[in-house]
Amino acid sequence: MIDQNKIKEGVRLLLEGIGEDPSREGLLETPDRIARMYTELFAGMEETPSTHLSKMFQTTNSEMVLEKDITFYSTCEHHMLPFFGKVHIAYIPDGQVVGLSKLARTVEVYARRLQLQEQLTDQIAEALMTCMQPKGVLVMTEAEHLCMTMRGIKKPGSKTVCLARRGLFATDPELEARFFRMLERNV
Ligand SMILES: Nc1nc2c(ncn2[C@@H]2O[C@H](COP(=O)(O)OP(=O)(O)OP(=O)(O)O)[C@@H](O)[C@H]2O)c(=O)[nH]1
Ligand SMILES: [Zn+2]
Repeated sequence: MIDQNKIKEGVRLLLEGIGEDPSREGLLETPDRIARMYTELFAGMEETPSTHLSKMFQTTNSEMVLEKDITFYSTCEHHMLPFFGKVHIAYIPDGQVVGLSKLARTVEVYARRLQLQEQLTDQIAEALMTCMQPKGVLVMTEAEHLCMTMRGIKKPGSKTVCLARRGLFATDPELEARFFRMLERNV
């Protein structure tokens, strides 16, 4: 459970730490706002993907399904700064498919936590494999990390790309190549 009182207490300490006065007018409501914001940004900690992936629809189509350009915002666990970008999800159905929105909902469950991009990518793939039992899953994430751009090494525009391959996508290079062709062709 998210403890809003602890967050507020922590934010007051942070403000004091940077030499601010938490009791000045402009900052009075800031701890409360941040507590509400963190409750939203970390809502995924209280969710599981199976809630969204339990309803399936039967299909005779056994071709790859690609849901591309799913926007996500997550928070890096090292600096607690945002990283954000796109997720592309492909899977090969084994007689059943999920509602398209449920793929994006699965992304949200894992993005709304403190994360590493590699782990986020893996967790989405793993959840889809476990809950949907398709023949294969490929998840690709492309993201910009504010900890790389607004601080530290300061490299604006740099992107991190991660992949997670499961089932047929891990064993069939032709299938993986088809994923990249479908992605590039804006199909
Ligand atoms: N692998 C991985 N690294 C990440 C991710 N987000 C941030 N990082 C990196 O985490 C590392 C933390 O390195 P540290 O040396 O412990 O911390 P730091 O001194 O703040 O590092 P700098 O960013 O180099 O200033 C940095 O290299 C970040 O670029 C992520 O999603 N995946
Ligand atoms: Zn970071």
